Amino acid sequence: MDEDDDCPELVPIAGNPLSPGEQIPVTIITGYLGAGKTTLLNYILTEQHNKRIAVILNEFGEGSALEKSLAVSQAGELYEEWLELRNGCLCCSVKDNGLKAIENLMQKKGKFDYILLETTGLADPGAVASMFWVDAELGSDIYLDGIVTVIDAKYAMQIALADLTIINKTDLVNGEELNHLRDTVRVDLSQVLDLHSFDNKDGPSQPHSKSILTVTFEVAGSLSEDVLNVFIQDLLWEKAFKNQAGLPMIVIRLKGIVSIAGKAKQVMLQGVHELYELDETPQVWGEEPRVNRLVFIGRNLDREILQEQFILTVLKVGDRT
Ligand SMILES: Nc1nc2c(ncn2[C@@H]2O[C@H](COP(=O)(O)OP(=O)(O)OP(=O)(O)O)[C@@H](O)[C@H]2O)c(=O)[nH]1
Ligand SMILES: [Zn+2]
Repeated sequence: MDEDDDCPELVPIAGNPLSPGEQIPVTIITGYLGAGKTTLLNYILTEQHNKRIAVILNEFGEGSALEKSLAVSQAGELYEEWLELRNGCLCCSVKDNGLKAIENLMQKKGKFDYILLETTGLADPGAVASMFWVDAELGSDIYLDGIVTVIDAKYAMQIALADLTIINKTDLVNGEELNHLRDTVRVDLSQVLDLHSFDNKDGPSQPHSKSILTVTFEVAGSLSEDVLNVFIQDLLWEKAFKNQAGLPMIVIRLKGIVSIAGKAKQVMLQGVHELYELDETPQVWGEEPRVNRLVFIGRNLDREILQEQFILTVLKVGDRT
């Protein structure tokens, strides 16, 4: 038809371009630290049986290899393929790294029907979404299906740009608090329209990123569960640990794999603000010496001091046995 002359023609890209019907949808899952993004991902992965889903995680901080391995053991063998977007600071650098990861994924695209991209809890979803506009070549193989934002009902901190908002952890708040949050979310969603977030390649600025630090370390040995609880409660509840400037360490997010003395299986530590849980994983410790691996995200964190305190915890078990 003649009207079609006005439309720009699709130019075939090098390699094996997919036909339109083969475009792979991408859903971006956003939400603040510990809101429940990975929980949602795992739910989708276990519920979906007809689609082969690829998952891309963007973990925050330098210790990305460590966080990656934590996420792998958390998810078990659910992930068919593992790709990591390096460098946590999504707002400034995800575009390149994000494209690279997705391009790598595209080389194996026959294996996937769907891509889920979990952004780091500190990421700006506008910056991630904008890469679907700026890279025309990429846009021909995959398309942005939607942005889903998970909100922690107890610690709602960030209402991000979202096509769909999921209020999570409603079990942790009462009806009144939930209604208040619902009203807040409604108001904020009306305010995020027409922000033109995708116009700016760098995305909107990210005020939180600078003051929030990630600390990771590994310590060999096994812990008494009681002493570990004391360490965690001193840290999260009592704010008993201070950095060199004398400021109390504030932990927003805590993840770890720990070895509890006498337990054959690895234990997963998950913390969000002052809430934390210790759960046995299906993973059995092997022959090699047991190592506790921890990730802390928060303010005023000092790696050496935290590690020292943790080692004291480990040694207390050694004293007893
Ligand atoms: N009580 C309660 N806890 C939840 C719920 N959903 C998730 N959690 C817990 O919240 C913690 C964080 O969950 P994740 O899914 O790892 O959160 P995330 O957003 O992926 O975290 P980051 O990637 O570190 O930002 C875990 O301890 C979960 O078990 C919920 O509906 N209720
Ligand atoms: Zn996560």
